[in-house]
Amino acid sequence: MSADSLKREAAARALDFVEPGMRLGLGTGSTAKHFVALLGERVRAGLDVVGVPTSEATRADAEAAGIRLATLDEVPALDLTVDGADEIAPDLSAIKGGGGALLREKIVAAASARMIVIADEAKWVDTLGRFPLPVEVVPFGLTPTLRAVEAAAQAAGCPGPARLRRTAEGHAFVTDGGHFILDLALGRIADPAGLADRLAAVPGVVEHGLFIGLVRLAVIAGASGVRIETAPSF
Ligand SMILES: O=C[C@H](O)[C@H](O)[C@H](O)COP(=O)(O)O
Repeated sequence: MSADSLKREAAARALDFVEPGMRLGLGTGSTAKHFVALLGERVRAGLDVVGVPTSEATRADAEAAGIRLATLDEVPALDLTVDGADEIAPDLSAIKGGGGALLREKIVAAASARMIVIADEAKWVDTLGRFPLPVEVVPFGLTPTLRAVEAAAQAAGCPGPARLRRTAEGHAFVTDGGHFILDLALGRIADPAGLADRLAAVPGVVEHGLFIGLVRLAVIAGASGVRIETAPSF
């Protein structure tokens, strides 16, 4: 089965957690895109929910699917967010931001009573860090911020180079919030919480892609089927 089919299976299973009247955070990326499409089918069949998209791309997909949308200012407390991930570990800590949407994704997740991550088996890892960690930074002072981000990783025991993310055309990638992304190649993050604290303390860092204590349930689709992994308080 292709990775894309597995992503769709995970997305389909996550629909079981959606109830009428829910206020939903809608994630970003190729897996979340399946969820939005499948949710749209339910909405067109009569399900009443309201969604808050985590990116302009998801906003466009959700609008096309016929899902009623709101902003977080209109609906500040959400029932459930369903989103993808770049890596997820057994304690349900995760790396997100491969698509550059980590800032809005984290704001929406933090405003949600529960967050479900949907992923194919390849995203399930023993230890986070093989996927380069996205760090969203303001363009002003990029070089000292990049150096400080590398120093923060070194101090957290996982040194690695930070690279400015670029588009295929070679321009700096710009997020929906007008920021840049540094991708931090660490290999193995032994202490995600310690690294998160150090990155958050760097002036110029807007947000990082470590999601710690936010994910309550993961739907993981593999060749042998779909399984549910839960955090203690789901
Ligand atoms: O910024 C993007 C998001 O964090 C995505 O949810 C993440 O990169 C996973 O994307 P995909 O489902 O395409 O692998």
